[in-house]
Amino acid sequence: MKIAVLGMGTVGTGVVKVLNTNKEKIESLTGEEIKITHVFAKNVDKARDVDLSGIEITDDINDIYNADIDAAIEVMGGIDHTYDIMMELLNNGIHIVTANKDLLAEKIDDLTEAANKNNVHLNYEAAVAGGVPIIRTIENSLNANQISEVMGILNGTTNYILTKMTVDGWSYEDALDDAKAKGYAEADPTNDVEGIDALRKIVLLSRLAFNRKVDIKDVPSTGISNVDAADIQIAKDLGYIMKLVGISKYDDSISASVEPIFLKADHQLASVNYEKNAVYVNGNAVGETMYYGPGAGSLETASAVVSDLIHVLTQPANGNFQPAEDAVIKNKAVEYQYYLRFGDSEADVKKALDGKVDYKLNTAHESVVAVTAKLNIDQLQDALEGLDVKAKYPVIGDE
Ligand SMILES: NC(=O)C1=CN([C@@H]2O[C@H](COP(=O)(O)OP(=O)(O)OC[C@H]3O[C@@H](n4cnc5c(N)ncnc54)[C@H](OP(=O)(O)O)[C@@H]3O)[C@@H](O)[C@H]2O)C=CC1
Ligand SMILES: N[C@@H](CC=O)C(=O)O
Repeated sequence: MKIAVLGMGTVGTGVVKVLNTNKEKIESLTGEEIKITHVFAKNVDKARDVDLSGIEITDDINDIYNADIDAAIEVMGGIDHTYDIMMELLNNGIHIVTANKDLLAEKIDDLTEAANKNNVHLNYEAAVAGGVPIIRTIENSLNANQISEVMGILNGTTNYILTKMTVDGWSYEDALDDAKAKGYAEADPTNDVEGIDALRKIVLLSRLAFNRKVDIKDVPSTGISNVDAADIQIAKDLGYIMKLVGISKYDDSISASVEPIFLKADHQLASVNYEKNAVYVNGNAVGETMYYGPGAGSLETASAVVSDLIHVLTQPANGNFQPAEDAVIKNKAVEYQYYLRFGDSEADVKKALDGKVDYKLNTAHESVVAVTAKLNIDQLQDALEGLDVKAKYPVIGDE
């Protein structure tokens, strides 16, 4: 099989390394040689971390369109321009393997329609949780279940930052710089730290798990850029660990969100550290299941990309998953306990909350802190009226 690799950065170089290192194993599975004939990149003269001799490196996409290839691996990122490229390739009967959750979260239904029309694969295992095999697990291995919940730590960069701050006492800025240097963060890490990357992943997981087309604009997300180190420390003192968590539940409608959450320290997700990701899936036959592994990184992500390529060679392209119905997203009724940190005095907090909500007060820290009983968002807003709330996070795993 002849392939083009679009993008030769962290993931692209990992793909070349995996294909070279595991060549014999891969050929024994596929029964044929996988040959990279073309690489598409921005800067054709850039020194790369891998040997690309014998491969045509081009910055002209027409060279890819005119190439005699069977499949393209898209690991360049980007949305609009990359969408046009993928559509052109799919419509030319080229299989696509992609790690591009930014594009998929917006356009997966259009791309799938084009792939199915042209009877080619559109595979994207690497787009959610990097090296963790979760896409085909939900799509195939759990397809006998009605899935009621998907929940996970879905971004390696933010989990790396929060772990460095919680466990190693690093500053936010130092931890982010380190995540960038290690290749976990996106070229522009804004989407990582603002929760957008995790949002895109929970959208893709919800679509698969609940068999619904999910509009990303319907799912709220909050990142970690405004997290105060004081709350991470108080969380530890109270027996919680702060994690950026994507949650999606199905019960007639879908409730879904991404936000920093205080997890009880013995919660399964609380011990998922550094760049590792984990996804919890609850199905009505299998019950609770959990998938853990590297959420980012060169070889780690390439593991999923190359697996998708092997899938192209060993499985028929007989229809990529396409949900029939649109999702209805409703978050109003969701109830959580809440951690609250106030700028007010103990007396003022008590005056406002007493009689309205059940809560436990903690005055051992510089600020007054409370953990409430379960509340929905309207009840919470009502209880907090007039108070100076410095921090507010859902709490999971307390009951
Ligand atoms: N890094 C990770 O751990 C993970 C990344 N992903 C996804 O994989 C994709 C690639 O990520 P990553 O490898 O980290 O990104 P990098 O920034 O390391 O690499 C991007 C590559 O794409 C090329 N490229 C970018 N824009 C263009 C363009 N307009 N035209 C031609 N070439 C272009 C760049 O060329 P040049 O080198 O010449 O500048 C570079 O080689 C992204 O979609 C990302 O979200 C998914 C899971 C994990
Ligand atoms: N920037 C992403 C890379 C993988 O999707 C992350 O940090 O998880």
